[in-house]
Amino acid sequence: MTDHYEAQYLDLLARVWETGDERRDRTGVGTRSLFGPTLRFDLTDDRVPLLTTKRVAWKTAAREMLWFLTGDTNIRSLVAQKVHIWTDWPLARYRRETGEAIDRDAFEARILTDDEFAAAWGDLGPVYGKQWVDWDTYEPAGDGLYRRGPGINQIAELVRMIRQDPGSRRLIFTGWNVAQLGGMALPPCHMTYQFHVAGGRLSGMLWQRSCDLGLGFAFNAFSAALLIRMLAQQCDLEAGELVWSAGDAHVYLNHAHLVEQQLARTPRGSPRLRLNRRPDSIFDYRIEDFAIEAYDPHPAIAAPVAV
Ligand SMILES: Nc1nc(=O)c2c([nH]1)NC[C@@H]1CN(c3ccc(C(=O)N[C@@H](CCC(=O)O)C(=O)O)cc3)CN21
Ligand SMILES: O=c1ccn([C@H]2C[C@H](O)[C@@H](COP(=O)(O)O)O2)c(=O)[nH]1
Repeated sequence: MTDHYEAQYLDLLARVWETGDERRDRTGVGTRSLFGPTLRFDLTDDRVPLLTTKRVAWKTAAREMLWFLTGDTNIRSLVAQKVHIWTDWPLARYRRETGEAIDRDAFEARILTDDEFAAAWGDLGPVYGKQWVDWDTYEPAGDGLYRRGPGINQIAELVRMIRQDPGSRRLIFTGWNVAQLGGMALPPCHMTYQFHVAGGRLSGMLWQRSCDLGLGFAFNAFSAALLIRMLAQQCDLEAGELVWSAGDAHVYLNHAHLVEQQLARTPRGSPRLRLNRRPDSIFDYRIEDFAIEAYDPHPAIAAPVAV
């Protein structure tokens, strides 16, 4: 293997495929699984951990990240931007609860055109965005009663803390709101982020409890790097490193072709992520603010997503 940044990922993919514990999983598809890997990616000089052994739809991942930051949990605004990666879960719920065999395109069309339908069937519950920028609080209202308090914006708080107290060991946000897991379409996978400032550089660690190495990883690593870059820019820091750690890192059994093809390819080039503008706040980024240069990946590889 070369010393290309992607070699770590390919080594992990091979290791999981060759030595992972084969088991049935929640989706019924089956996986091979390994516990607790850590990968590190250099983010200096605009480096970004975009996979090159398949083309990654990085704008889709970036749009998803911007959607998280708005606090929105309904797929409607994603679908309006032609982002389809979250559609399968509301679609499965709709089919299950109504017995109607609607196809995916028709479901998305209804989400876009019918306000009531979108409100009833497009929401994923209190997933990432809700927890990141509007974590529910409750305050005593006398007689043992509680009323809703103001929501906590963990991201705004994080920016404030990085600026005011960069040496803090509490630069953390999390989507793992135990009391609300039951209402979520899926409990958060990329669940906890911690940050560290040293030598004018902001590094970030992502703890991902569960990782689909064939599909999710490419998105999760890119998005985490993007978030670190945005936070660094807002805090007048450079970006340092992304440390990615997973709990259950797995490959789905129906991704054999993807593993075989990616391992047969040689990583190439060193793409760069440019931020074209410095928005007024972490919540004001737009998709046009991001550009990827020098990205010359191998062709995309289609793979089914386990629902
Ligand atoms: N099994 C599973 N894997 C995941 O990665 C995953 C979930 N479930 N559930 C929630 C979200 C949704 N995510 C997804 C879902 C689909 C793709 C996907 O199909 N990606 C394709 C096409 C992307 C596109 O161009 O739209 C890919 O080739 O990367 C990626 C991430 C990540 N998460
Ligand atoms: O950002 C994400 C979101 C989801 N995944 C994957 C990891 C698993 O394969 C499924 C979630 O299933 P659980 O049974 O809840 O673990 O989705 C991902 O890799 N990245």
